[in-house]
Amino acid sequence: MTSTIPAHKGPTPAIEVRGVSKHYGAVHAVDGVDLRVEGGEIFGLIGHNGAGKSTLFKLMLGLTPLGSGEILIAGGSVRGSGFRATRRRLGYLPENVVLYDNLSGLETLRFFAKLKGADLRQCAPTLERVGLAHAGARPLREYSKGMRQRLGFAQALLGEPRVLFLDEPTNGLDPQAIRDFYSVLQELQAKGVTVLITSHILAELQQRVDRLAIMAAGRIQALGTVQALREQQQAPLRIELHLSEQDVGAARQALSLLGTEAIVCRGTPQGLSLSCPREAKMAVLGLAAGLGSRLRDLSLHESSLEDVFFGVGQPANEAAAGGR
Ligand SMILES: Nc1ncnc2c1ncn2[C@@H]1O[C@H](COP(=O)(O)OP(=O)(O)OP(=O)(O)O)[C@@H](O)[C@H]1O
Repeated sequence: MTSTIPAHKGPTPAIEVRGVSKHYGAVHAVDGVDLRVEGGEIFGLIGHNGAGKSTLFKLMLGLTPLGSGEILIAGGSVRGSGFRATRRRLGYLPENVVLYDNLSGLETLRFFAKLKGADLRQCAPTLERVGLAHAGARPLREYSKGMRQRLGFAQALLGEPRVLFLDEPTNGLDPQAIRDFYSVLQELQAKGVTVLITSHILAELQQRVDRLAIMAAGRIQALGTVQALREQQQAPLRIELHLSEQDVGAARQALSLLGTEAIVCRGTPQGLSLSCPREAKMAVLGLAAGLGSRLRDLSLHESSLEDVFFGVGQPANEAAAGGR
């Protein structure tokens, strides 16, 4: 079967979401979302519990009927009659994948392959790809949480999907398994596969997504690369100055002469830690250069995705995100 989904960035995006809403009674699970994901992107979707991430995934997969708006996958509507064929080339790992304890790992993959119309010969290599070749004959009741999660990922890989939807795929995975998981994603990306991924582990996504969207209360609150989001948020930089104890006072004084109250300065065992607005960066670096050999070392740190996430202004809880 030939893919209907383009492998690389082109005029037709892998996914296009136009003005989509889905309400459950008073709960606006998804509320006027517009989004475009290009072919071959690894795209992160983050947000608090109940923000609407899983609902948006299900709408994109055609598993939940749209309330309003339109979603196109490879240019074809999820409402269209041709979407059944497109869905065969989509992979989905739900947040809670349902598995049958009495089946073995290999039997489970065969079951999913049949459902999807995928080649059964893919099952054994796919098990190997997720590091479960050794456990293929064991019943799932003997699988650990991480093994079940790997198996869930394996079923999403069946049928050589061109777009993968992974809802909290690294839940329960150990650090090595998380690394292995992302290296599989990179291999897929190199082949032009588009990946959408949700996770609450923001440090993990930070280095691994091309772009991401922050959702809250069913809406996209911010969208872009991690660096673009930092800039949009005007997230401060952290600058560490390593100084001897007797030079800390002089450095503090020099900093106060910059006349930027927004620079927050804190003593550390190594010297000083500054929280510095982006626009003051060059002035601080100039000042640091002026300290000459008194400055033993300097390091500059961008704010984390977690800082950016909290900067976007999240509702305190699901209740805040729900009915309006
Ligand atoms: N079938 C449903 N019926 C009623 N309400 C629903 C249904 N599915 C989702 N919701 C509600 O829609 C909102 C968004 O839920 P969703 O599962 O999309 O959030 P999420 O961002 O994936 O959350 P989490 O991070 O906890 O997985 C929540 O308020 C949820 O209770």
